[in-house]
Amino acid sequence: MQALGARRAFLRSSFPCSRSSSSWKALGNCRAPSIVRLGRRGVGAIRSMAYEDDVRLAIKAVSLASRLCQAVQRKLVANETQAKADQSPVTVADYGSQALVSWVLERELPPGTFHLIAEEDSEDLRAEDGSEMLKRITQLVNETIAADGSFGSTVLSEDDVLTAISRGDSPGGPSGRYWVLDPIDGTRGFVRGDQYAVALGLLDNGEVVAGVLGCPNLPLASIAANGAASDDKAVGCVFAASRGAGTVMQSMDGSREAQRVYVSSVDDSKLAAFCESFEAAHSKQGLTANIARILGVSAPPIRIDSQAKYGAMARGDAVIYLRFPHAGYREKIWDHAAGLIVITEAGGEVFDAAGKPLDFSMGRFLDLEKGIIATNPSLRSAVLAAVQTAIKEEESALKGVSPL
Ligand SMILES: Nc1ncnc2c1ncn2[C@@H]1O[C@H](COP(=O)(O)O)[C@@H](O)[C@H]1OP(=O)(O)O
Ligand SMILES: [Mg+2]
Ligand SMILES: [Mg+2]
Ligand SMILES: [Mg+2]
Repeated sequence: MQALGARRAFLRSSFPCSRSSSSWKALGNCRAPSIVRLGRRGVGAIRSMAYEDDVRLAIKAVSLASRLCQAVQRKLVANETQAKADQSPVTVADYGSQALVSWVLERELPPGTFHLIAEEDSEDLRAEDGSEMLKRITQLVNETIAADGSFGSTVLSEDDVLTAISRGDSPGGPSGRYWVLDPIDGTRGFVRGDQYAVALGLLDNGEVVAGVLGCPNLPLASIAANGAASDDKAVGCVFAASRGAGTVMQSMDGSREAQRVYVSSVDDSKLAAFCESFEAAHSKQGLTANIARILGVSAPPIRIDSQAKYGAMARGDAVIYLRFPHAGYREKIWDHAAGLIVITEAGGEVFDAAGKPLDFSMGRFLDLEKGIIATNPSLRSAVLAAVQTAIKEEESALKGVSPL
C-alpha cells in the first residue's frame, strides 16, 4: 500500500501538467485555454481543492476503463454478452471496467479508505460456466494495464479480478465516503455500437461531491437539436466535476484542451430541446412527448443512451433531460451520481417529479417520486409544472377519467 506522497507522485505521472496547479487547468492538459475560468473563489475554491486528487484519480481510472471498453466494442462477439437475472445485458467489458476502476482506486487511495458501490457482482463469474468469461476479462484487464504503461509490470490473476469486482458491494448510506461506479452505463447502447458511459462518482456523507463521466463515443462537437451533423467528427469526451469547482470537458485522447462547460441559458421553453433515453423500455417516451407538447417544445427529442446525456446537457446540447422509467423499476445511485454533479456544477438543476433533490444517502437505490428531470434554473418551474400536469393526465387516462 502506498504512502500519500507516493500516491501524489503517481497522480502527477498520470497527469504530467498537474505539477504546480491546484486548478481544473491541471486535468490532463498542459495548455489550458482562456475559456477555462475558475470563477469561484474563497470557500468554493477551498472546497474544490478538497477533491482535486480524487478527481484526478477518477479521471485516470475512468480513462483506463474506457480504453478497455473501446477495445471490446470494436470487436464485440456474442459470447461476450450475458443476460443478468433481470434480463439486462452484461458483457466482459462491464466486468473488466469495474475490475480496473476498483483495482486502480484501491491501489491509489490511502489504506482502509476505499469503499465502492458498483453495479456488477462476481457471482456469475465464480460459477462453473463463468470461467471462460473470467479468463477473457482477466486478459482484457491485463492488456489494458500493460498498454497504459504506468503500473510497471503488474499482472492481475483471475482471483485479483474477482476480488476487485466484488469490492463494489458496499451498502452505502448517510455517512462516510463511497465511490459509486457504473462500469458501463447504457450496456444496450454499448452492444448496439452506440453511446455508453463509464460513470464514477464520489459520495461524502450522502452527497455527491465529485464525478467523472467517460463517454468514448460522444462527439466532441455539440449535438445539434435539429439533427444536423457537424464537420467535426472527433469522438470521445471526459466530463469531470467537483463541488464548487465547475464542470470541465476534455477529449478522451488528450488531443484537445480541457474547457469549462455550462448548461444552456435558454429561458423560453419553446426553444428548449430535450434529451431522453434511446431505449423506449427505459423511459416513457409517450409521457415525455406530452411534457414537450405542454412546454411548446418543437424540436424532436435527442435520444442518447446512458449518462452521456448528462454530459451533452452540461455543455448545452439539450436544455431539458427527462427520464420516466416504467412502473416497478427502481433507480440505482450509480446511474445518476456522476451525471448529477456534472450537470449541477455546469449550472443546472436535477430533481424528481415532486421537485425534490435526489437523495444519495439511502444506500444503493434512489427513492424518488416518479422520474428524474434536469434543466437550467430559468426553466425549472415551467418544466416541473409541465411534468406534473402530464403525469396527472397520464393517471387520469389510466383510470379512464378526465383530468379536469
Ligand atoms: N428496464 C429499465 N428501465 C430503466 N432503466 C433501465 C432498465 N434496464 C436497465 N436500465 C438502466 O438504464 C440506464 C440506461 O439509461 P438510458 O435509458 O438513459 O440509456 C442504464 O443505467 C441501464 O442500466 P445499465 O447500466 O445496465 O445499462
Ligand atoms: Mg447493467
Ligand atoms: Mg446504468
Ligand atoms: Mg451498467
